Amino acid sequence: MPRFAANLSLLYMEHAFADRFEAAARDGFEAVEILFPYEHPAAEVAALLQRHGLQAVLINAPPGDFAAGERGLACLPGREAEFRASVEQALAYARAIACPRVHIMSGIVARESSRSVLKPLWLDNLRWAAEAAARMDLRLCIEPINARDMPGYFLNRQDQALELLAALAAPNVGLQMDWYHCQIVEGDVATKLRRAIAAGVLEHVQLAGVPDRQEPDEGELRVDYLLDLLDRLGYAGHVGCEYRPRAGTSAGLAWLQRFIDGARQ
Ligand SMILES: O=C(O)[C@@H](O)C(=O)CO
Ligand SMILES: [Mg+2]
Repeated sequence: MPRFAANLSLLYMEHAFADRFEAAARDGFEAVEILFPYEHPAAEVAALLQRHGLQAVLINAPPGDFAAGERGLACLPGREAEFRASVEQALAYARAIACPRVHIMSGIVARESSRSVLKPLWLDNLRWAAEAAARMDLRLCIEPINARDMPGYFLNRQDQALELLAALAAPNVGLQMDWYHCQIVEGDVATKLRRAIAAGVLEHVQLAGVPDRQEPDEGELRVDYLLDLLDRLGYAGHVGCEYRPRAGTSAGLAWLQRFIDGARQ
């Protein structure tokens, strides 16, 4: 069975930030993701990870002005210097907490912007980021995100991501495939998963129930089928549990327990 990571920015929100690590470890997680950890000093997070025997497997680079609605800088014209600074901050943080990969968000784009203008900018920025990450032995990923949750986001579809990754051709940049977004935008998730693996770009997986982004034990997505398929396709990475629990994180983990128990047998 795949290895699971608790997303500490959505799970365990009933606990203070520092207490989420212990709660995740108590529930059997060995890995975590944190969306934007920057308000917490990296040394503190590294100590929490070590104390609770957890590995950080994913953080996001700072997204720009989050409160003002920004969700990444990679395709925002005129923001190249800020983009580079955000990547440098993320890489240093990832290094400090021994996290191997960083999600680089593309950004919300103006309705009138043309993809033919934004794509070269995105490629230039990602090329720079990939080289900076490679120098630190780190990896990057990009994630198609649905426009219901994030209107105007530059990258929505799996095929767009595969095309961008092929154009970029950077061996340390891959796809963060979030089944929740994939199902909302386009469906046919298993085929998209097979394509990503065949293209050699699957870097990280995330899941949630659809349509409500809650536990994946109800709704329109069969995660048990998809998790089994991941195994059959030889995926060795992590699956991030990135959902908003219906009523208490631990109380809602019955769906996961059988996978964790199965992996221990
Ligand atoms: O799916 C998501 O929302 C996250 O993985 C993310 O990085 C953007 O918020
Ligand atoms: Mg996600």
